[in-house]
Amino acid sequence: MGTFMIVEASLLGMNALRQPFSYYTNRNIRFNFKKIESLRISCDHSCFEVRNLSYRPPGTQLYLLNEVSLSLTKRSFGLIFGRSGSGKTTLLQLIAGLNQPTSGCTVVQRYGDDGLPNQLAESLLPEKVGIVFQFPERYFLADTVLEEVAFGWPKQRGGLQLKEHFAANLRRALKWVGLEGIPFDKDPHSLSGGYKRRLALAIQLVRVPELLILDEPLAGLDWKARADVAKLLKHLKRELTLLVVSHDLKELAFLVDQSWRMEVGGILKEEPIPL
Ligand SMILES: Nc1ncnc2c1ncn2[C@@H]1O[C@H](COP(=O)(O)OP(=O)(O)OP(=O)(O)O)[C@@H](O)[C@H]1O
Repeated sequence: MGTFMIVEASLLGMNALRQPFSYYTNRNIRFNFKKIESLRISCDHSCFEVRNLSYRPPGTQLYLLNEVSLSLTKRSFGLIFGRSGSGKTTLLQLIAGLNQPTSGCTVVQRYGDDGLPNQLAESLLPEKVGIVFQFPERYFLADTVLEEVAFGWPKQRGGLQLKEHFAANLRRALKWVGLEGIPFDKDPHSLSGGYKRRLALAIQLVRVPELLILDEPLAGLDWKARADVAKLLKHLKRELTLLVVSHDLKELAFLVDQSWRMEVGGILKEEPIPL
């Protein structure tokens, strides 16, 4: 109840509608879904499927991704590893809808118990995907934890119902990342490295994404914070599907259900983690 009241007061009191970069990109850039062929990330009997994704930056002749496909079961943890510059981040951005593929697509496909598709695939909408960039704390803009988490929520539109919905999601997101005890008026920049990462996760979790994408979630953290964040990801895996790019293979190995190597030239191959 206390959380809800603080959120309410804050939302009603905010004049400016300040949004993070990811909010605008998520809203304004949409996949151009075309023919569906073979990448899938599953949920119960539903699957997220990305199929034969290729990407050539506009105005260039170079393909950064070549016919990339992968499949990940719901509430599991997928890890993509590979050399720097091979195209991992480019792939994550396409799946999150922050860029448009040159060809291929990402969809949700439902399957029956017999393993066969039981209806037509649906486009995976960008609003169903959360993405936490590398070093997300560098993009914190607000003066308080609450304002940082509230970025991206339509404060000028919607009535009490929307605000109640937001407050409930906020409570759940903060609980999921272990930040429920933190003062909402705390400056996000004053948090420890590990807690900043937790906050970055909470910002995405408020929207309750079906798929959460993380780019190098342990990068730049000390050993304790790395262990804490890895443990947190294990907890989150019970709630949603995680697709992670990382070089920290040993520290994340205990979480990984499926893994892929991205080879130079943007070619993705399913492969066990090389430990
Ligand atoms: N718009 C663009 N135009 C041309 N080349 C680009 C563009 N965007 C990215 N690249 C290049 O594409 C390649 C893949 O970049 P990307 O960031 O996806 O690699 P990565 O595997 O995530 O690397 P790292 O592990 O270092 O983060 C790089 O060589 C990068 O310089």
